[in-house]
Amino acid sequence: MSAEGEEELLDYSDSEEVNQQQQAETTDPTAETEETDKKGSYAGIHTTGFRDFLLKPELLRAIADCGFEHPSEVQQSCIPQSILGNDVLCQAKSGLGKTAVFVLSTLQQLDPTPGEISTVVICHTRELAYQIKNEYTRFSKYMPEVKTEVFYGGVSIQKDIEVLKNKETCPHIVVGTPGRLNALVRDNLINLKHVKNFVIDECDNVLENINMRRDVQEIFRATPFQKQVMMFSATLSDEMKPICKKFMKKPLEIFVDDEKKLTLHGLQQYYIKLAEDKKNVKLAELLDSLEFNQVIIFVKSTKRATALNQLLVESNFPSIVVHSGIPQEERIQRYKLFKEYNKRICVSTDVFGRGIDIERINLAINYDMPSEADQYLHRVGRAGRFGTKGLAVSLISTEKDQEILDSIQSRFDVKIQEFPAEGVDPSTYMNT
Ligand SMILES: Nc1ncnc2c1ncn2[C@@H]1O[C@H](COP(=O)(O)OP(=O)(O)OP(=O)(O)O)[C@@H](O)[C@H]1O
Repeated sequence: MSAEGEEELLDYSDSEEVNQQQQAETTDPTAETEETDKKGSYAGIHTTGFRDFLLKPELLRAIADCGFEHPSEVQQSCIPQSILGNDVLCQAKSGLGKTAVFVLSTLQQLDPTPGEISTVVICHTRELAYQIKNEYTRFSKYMPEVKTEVFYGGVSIQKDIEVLKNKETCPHIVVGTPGRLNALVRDNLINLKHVKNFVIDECDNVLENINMRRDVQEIFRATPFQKQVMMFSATLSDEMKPICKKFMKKPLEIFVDDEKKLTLHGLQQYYIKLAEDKKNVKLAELLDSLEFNQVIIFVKSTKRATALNQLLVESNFPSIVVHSGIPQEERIQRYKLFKEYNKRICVSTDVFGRGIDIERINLAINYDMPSEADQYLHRVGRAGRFGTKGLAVSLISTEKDQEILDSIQSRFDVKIQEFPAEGVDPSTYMNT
């Protein structure tokens, strides 16, 4: 592992703070049938069924309860290897089921022993950690002895300590953000000596940030040498791949070799050029004229998020706001409120820019453009989950915005059209 001393230290408290300022996925050669899933167009030409992975019956039942009919391409490519305990470094399009790869394969391998943590999953934001914990709960529904806990900063550590020190409550699976997990490691409050699987979701983001990487390294060092390491992201630059691989032994490598294949085809993408001071009027117009189930509106700072949300609420839009300045418990409450469809509009910084999976979001608006092309891909991937349809609209007001827009179009081979004066036919982006 590399020494970190000489690298520049960034200010870190989870993710947004930082972000502010397939070898094509291979299909299983043994596949037999040609199918399409009712949810979207993700499926490869040839697909196998979950049964072919020889998963535990408890898992197969939970998968059926979740309504998963066929494994997506990334699931077909990774699950057969990951359930055997092999290391995996996987890049696959947004929203096509990377989470289930590691959740299912770690649960498949789990032989729960009271008081022993077997799996550690690290991700970059607290809400994503919370979401992943819920995925474990969903898939371990028929494995009542399995315990999963989530640990993240911004809330009292005392509760975590109580849970961990009691053999009866100590989880087998730990999901968390790097800062809090490392705090527990540093003070010997968590025993990771029995860990068999070590997972990093959104790995490029986690390892790019020097403080998060340092935390991850400390956590990693507290685990046994012999273990499975798996890492996932929709974006994985050539610079990040070797950094990820330093944690791994001969991983199965699934990369989208051609960035152009990262574009979500069910997602229509448009831009609107306008002056900064016209953004509010335009946004209100879009929210009034476009049909949507739920919309996520991205802005570049917490201050702008608060101000924009206030404006929307004053104009009677059912809006909430999420950013790092909000107390953590409230942040999770708002995540739940939005996920459970109690609010239809969410104004967010990049804290919800990656990984967050809310099925009904079919409109993503970049009120402020992100500062880099990769982040655009993650943000707009919040709409059009799992091959469903969606719409993304970006407001372009500066030269820098235009540069980002140009780089997105050339790198990902996507034509982002000017938003049509007559609007967009809802039937082309609303899922029926
Ligand atoms: N085989 C499947 N059949 C049906 N739905 C699925 C299947 N696999 C995953 N899903 C659903 O697809 C959605 C997206 O999955 P997930 O959040 O794991 O995507 P992801 O690849 O991690 O995306 P991102 O890169 O944006 O984080 C989730 O709601 C998940 O429940």
